[in-house]
Amino acid sequence: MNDVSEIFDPDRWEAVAEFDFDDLTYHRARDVGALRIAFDRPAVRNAFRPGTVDELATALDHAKRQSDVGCVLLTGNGPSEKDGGWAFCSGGDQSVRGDEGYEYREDEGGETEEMDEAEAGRLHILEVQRAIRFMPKPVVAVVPGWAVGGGHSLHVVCDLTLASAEHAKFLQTDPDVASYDAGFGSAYLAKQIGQKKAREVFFLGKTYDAEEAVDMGMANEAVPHEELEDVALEWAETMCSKSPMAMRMLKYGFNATDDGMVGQQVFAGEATRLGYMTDEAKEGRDAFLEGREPDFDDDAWYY
Ligand SMILES: CC(C)(COP(=O)(O)OP(=O)(O)OC[C@H]1O[C@@H](n2cnc3c(N)ncnc32)[C@H](O)[C@@H]1OP(=O)(O)O)[C@@H](O)C(=O)NCCC(=O)NCCSC(=O)CCC(=O)c1ccccc1C(=O)O
Repeated sequence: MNDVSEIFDPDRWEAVAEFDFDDLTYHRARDVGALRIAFDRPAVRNAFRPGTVDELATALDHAKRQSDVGCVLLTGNGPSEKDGGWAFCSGGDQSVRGDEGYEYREDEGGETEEMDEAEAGRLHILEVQRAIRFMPKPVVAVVPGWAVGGGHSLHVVCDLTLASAEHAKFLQTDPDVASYDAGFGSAYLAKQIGQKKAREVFFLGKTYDAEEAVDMGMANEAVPHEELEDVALEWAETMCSKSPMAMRMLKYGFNATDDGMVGQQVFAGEATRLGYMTDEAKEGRDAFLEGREPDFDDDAWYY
């Protein structure tokens, strides 16, 4: 096995050199405008601890800023050397959960005297959810195994989900460990699969395989495990071939209906960006700077 993941093809990717993460790997495709961010804690089914979440936020912010990148793949490396198990992500690492949230350990810049008390117990995976939600390009959850708890919520918030036919398993354990993602993880899931089914996911805590997840409408496709990353890259290539403006406007348009005023703000911000590129907007700016009345006579009232 290569040192990243058994189904990772090292010929198609190169590491993003600026970062040396502990809990993630981060690669850029050699011939597609795609980035691959992967949880890299297979021994604990890719559970996230506070440092993992910080790294994920850093990688996603970097991904957002790459203007030649049109797609982000979020996945989990594997299998576990302990028992061969595969995971996308099993949610918050319960072994570092304190009374107020997930705690940094000493070896990941953990709680020290200098640390702000308010930073000690973290639930900041929700910031990562928002980074995915507002990412101006599609994010694909590439699920090679378990997607559980907060890991399940991450796949829900991604734009598309591609699942390993053999190993992907979808499970919500939040209420078993007295946690509750009452935002995208549940309410947005209900938009995807319907209220009754979403309540079943949380209230009964059944495990669903890839085919069931596709049938329910929370995953897009199940493909053979060995082909998972190749298909993910094919999807990325397809999406990268499309108009960046159209993809961005579509993503924010899909979001807007569920995101209230923030959804409107994000969509309107993109509309303003496009508006600023028109002659009409330039005339408004130039007139102000030149201390004259704007002349919009040549600008049509489009209908
Ligand atoms: C994932 C399982 C179903 C896999 O089962 P199985 O294949 O039988 O493997 P195991 O033998 O159980 O596990 C192997 C190994 O991994 C360890 N492990 C697995 N998951 C975790 C975990 N989440 N934390 C810590 N360690 C984990 C396990 O202990 C084993 O270790 P050994 O040393 O080898 O024994 C199953 O493992 C399972 O059910 N895992 C727990 C899933 C879970 O409950 N996750 C937490 C849900 S709550 C959550 O994710 C936070 C929610 C959240 O994100 C959130 C919500 C709302 C507001 C804010 C937040 C936030 O920011 O956190």
